[in-house]
This record gives sequence, C-alpha cells and structure tokens, in this order.
Amino acid sequence: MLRAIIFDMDGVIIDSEPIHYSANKRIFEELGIPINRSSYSNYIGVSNQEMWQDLKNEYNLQQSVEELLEKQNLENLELLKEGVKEPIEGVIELLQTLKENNYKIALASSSPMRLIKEVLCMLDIEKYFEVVVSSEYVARGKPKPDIFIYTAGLLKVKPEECVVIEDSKNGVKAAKAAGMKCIGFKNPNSLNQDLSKADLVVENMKEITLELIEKLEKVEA
Ligand SMILES: O=P(O)(O)OC[C@H]1O[C@@H](O)[C@H](O)[C@@H](O)[C@@H]1O
Repeated sequence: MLRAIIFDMDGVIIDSEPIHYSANKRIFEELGIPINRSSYSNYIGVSNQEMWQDLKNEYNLQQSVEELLEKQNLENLELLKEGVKEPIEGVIELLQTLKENNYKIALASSSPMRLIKEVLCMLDIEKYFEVVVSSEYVARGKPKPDIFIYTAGLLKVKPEECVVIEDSKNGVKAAKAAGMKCIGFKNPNSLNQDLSKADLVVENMKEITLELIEKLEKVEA
C-alpha cells in the first residue's frame, strides 16, 4: 500500500531551476567553464558537491570544492530570495489533500539544507513535511537511490510504499533505483528532461489526485 509521498524540491515545489542555472552560469563564466544550457541539463537533480567535483576534475579548477560550493550558495541564496515568491501552482492544495488523508510527506532534495530551509521558510510550508532530507546527508546523490532510501527509513516506511514526485531525469532514475513509484512532473523550466522511466508523467500538479495515486498501486514497479 502506498503510504508516503516524497517531493523533490527544485522544479517540483518551486520553479527554481532557471535561478540555479543563472547563478551557476555566472560562476561558470567567471571560471571559464564552457557550459551551455544543453550540457547543463545533465547536472539537473545532481548534488552541487558532485557537480563541482566533476567540473574541477574536467577543467582542472584550482579552487577547492568547498570554496566553489560556498560561492554557489551565496549566488543561489541571493537570486532565490529575489525570485521565489510562491510555490508551483497546485503544490499547496496537493500537500493539504495528502495531509488530510494521512499520507506521510517528505522532501528529498539535492540542494544544500541551508537553501532548503530558506525555501521552506519563505513559502511557509515546513508544517507539511514530516521529514526533510538534503543530499548532504547521503554518500551518493541522485541518480543513485541513497537519498530516497534514507528518507523512507526516516519515515519508517518501505521503499515500495513510497511515491516520489520528480522533475529531472536524474531524480526519476534515483526513485526507480530505490524501488519506488515515481510521478514525473514535466516542468518546461527544468530544461529538456527525459522522464520516460517514471511510472506516469503529469504536466500540472493539479493532475496529481488521490485517485491517481491509488491507480499507481496497480502499476508494476
Ligand atoms: O533535488 P532537487 O530539489 O531537484 O535539487 C536539484 C538542484 O539542486 C541545486 O542545489 C542545484 O544547484 C541544481 O543544479 C540542482 O538541479
């Protein structure tokens, strides 16, 4: 039986992928890293730690990963505070319905906890989440399943009792590798993401109803 819904944050709760891209683009330009929108789309859903480690190796960057992360956090926080005023349409209604129907609700994001807290506070939605996890808490980020397995453990449910809502290819892969059901949310602002491995794909949060979740029960994992 499906008992828990795990939300991704960036691109699912808030439309922040364009903000992350703008913040990162400033830093890429400063460091002379030739990344465009299309090559960046592979990093969507990946933890910042892993992205910078990868770029450091590829472009032989002199800065430490910690320095790069700090720089990125500052850029991101500044842009998020200016740019994020409300959640994605339909998210609050969905959280409310799930809560009223006794689903366990969690958030599992590749963003750093500092940023997650800022977003939850800005949107005043902490109250909906029983558990909030950042990729900082696990050894391997999405597309590896660690963050979702860890979240299910904290919620005290089995992976097969969880539904993950994800907007990125890396996130969908992670959810399926964790043995969970996955709803892909096609967010046009999250660049061109291949969500074909999700159990079903929606284009609007309002499509996610209790009936749809019940239907997922019957889909083979
Ligand atoms: O797991 P989530 O909530 O989609 O977070 C992913 C994002 O985390 C951010 O911190 C990164 O800067 C983004 O590039 C990345 O896509």
